[in-house]
Amino acid sequence: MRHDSAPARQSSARTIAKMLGLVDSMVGVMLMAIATGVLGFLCAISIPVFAVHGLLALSEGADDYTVTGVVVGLVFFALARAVLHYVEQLCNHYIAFKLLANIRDKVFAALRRLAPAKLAGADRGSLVSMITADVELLEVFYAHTISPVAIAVLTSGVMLGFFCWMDPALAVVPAVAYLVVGAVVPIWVYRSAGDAGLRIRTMSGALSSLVLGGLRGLREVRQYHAGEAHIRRMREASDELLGHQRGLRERTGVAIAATSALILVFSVAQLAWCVALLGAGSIDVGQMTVATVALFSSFGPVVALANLGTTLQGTIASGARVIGILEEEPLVHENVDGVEAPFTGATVRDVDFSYGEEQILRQVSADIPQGAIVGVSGRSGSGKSTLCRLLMRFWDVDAGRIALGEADVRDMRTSCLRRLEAFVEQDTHLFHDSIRDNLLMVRPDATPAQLEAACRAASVHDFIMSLPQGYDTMVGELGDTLSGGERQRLGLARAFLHDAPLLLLDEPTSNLDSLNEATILKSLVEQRAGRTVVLISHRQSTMAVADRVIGMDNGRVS
Ligand SMILES: Nc1ncnc2c1ncn2[C@@H]1O[C@H](COP(=O)(O)OP(=O)(O)OP(=O)(O)O)[C@@H](O)[C@H]1O
Repeated sequence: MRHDSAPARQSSARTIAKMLGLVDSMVGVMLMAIATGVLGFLCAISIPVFAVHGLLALSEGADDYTVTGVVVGLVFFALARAVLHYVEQLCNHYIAFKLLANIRDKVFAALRRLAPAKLAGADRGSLVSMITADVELLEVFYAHTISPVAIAVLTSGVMLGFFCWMDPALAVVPAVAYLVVGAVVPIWVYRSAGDAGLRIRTMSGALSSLVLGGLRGLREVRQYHAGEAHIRRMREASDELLGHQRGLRERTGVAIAATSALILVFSVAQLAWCVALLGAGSIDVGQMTVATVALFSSFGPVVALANLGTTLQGTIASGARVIGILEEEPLVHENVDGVEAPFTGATVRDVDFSYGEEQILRQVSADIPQGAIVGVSGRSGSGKSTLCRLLMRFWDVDAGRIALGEADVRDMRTSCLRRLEAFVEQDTHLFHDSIRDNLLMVRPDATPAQLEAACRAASVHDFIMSLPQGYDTMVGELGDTLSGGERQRLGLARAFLHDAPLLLLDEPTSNLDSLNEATILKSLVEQRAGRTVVLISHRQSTMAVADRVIGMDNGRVS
């Protein structure tokens, strides 16, 4: 799955539109954030403007102004500013974190939908980076982008109205100033940053992959003295990432400096323009002072936008990756309203199948009668595991038909299919949890007696009881505190506990000694009354329990 290419496919505008679409149910809170933000900024601007205006009025001896009145007014604006700013931040962060939780939920649902066909061969590090860092970065968009843009536009609009109300000529410099600081600078920074944000997101995904790969392959790295080379690759990747991050930060620095300089230039320009208007007799000293102070103190909302130019790059890149995965079409669509049927045997008829271009199965047919143990043998790569994956409907066949009883697996409800089949693959994944929970995940309501029976059948009960905490022993994070044979037996115990009528076992005894192999084969034979088994194995001793053996050769049944 190539989710890294998603950003390239999606335009920034489309990504922003899609990200906005995720706000849907929180429009009310967002409007609240915008309203309190605008009022808060207007209160902040009012403090110096009212102070100057009040002082001028007091110095001129205006009747309707008193020192107490001016002070009370200033305190009111200050308190209102504090409360409004608090409410605005509260609303923005409520939206952001609520949305992040929803988005994470959607991403996990998308991954469940895509697995396993679309995730086979996916870059795990990139996925981890997307689930964690990319989703996290969307907080910037939801908490610090949407409402600040609306607040800046509305506040600047109100201020321009205020300048026009005093005298239309006083609004000329502010109009240009707001446009330059709030739009021209951020767009310039955004454009000049190019695809740096996207590259940083992609590189951080690649670095995560490298670290994860190193952790997973720690043994190989140590064994072949590849540590130095691996560290060098990590350092190179990390230096490259740092270089791009530094570049982006430098641009942010330039943007901040340019913004501060422009604010001073426009304030001085407003003062000079006001002096000219004063000289021409079109405004008085009071208007001149208030107009200059009002412009100087009203840049807050647009300054918030000036910094967006650099952060927005990374945010949109992250948004594109997240939306890319949410929109990725699964290879196999879950069937939620298909037929439910009891298991009465399986048939494979004239099946063709390829992973992408490479054809793996050609005209494969096989019968798996109820209650039989059907062996599948053949050279490595001949398509034995693929046949099991098709029986599970992890992928759909290109041609032909696979049926359980009379029902085509494509027409069956996926939940029913999962209930009827259990698949033990060559590598058993154990979660960072206790052995008990690792087993009960397939049947949470199993009784202790059922759990023990499954473990005995898989010849792993005695081993578990020999551990200091028995079934409550925690499995190491990568599962490598257990031997290959122990993991394999735990995988079998899981499948036995699942108690599906069709058991697909891919090399179930490859890591076992003959004693454990014998116990497991005995269990399979003992349970055959209620169970049908497809047994892939290279071992003659394992194949001996099969009622019939299907030979596979180069994608065909031989
Ligand atoms: N997800 C995949 N994407 C692309 N090719 C795949 C995928 N899974 C398997 N293959 C390829 O399909 C072919 C058949 O693989 P399969 O695992 O079915 O063989 P097998 O007979 O079970 O082999 P073994 O005995 O070594 O387990 C192999 O060439 C393998 O490289």
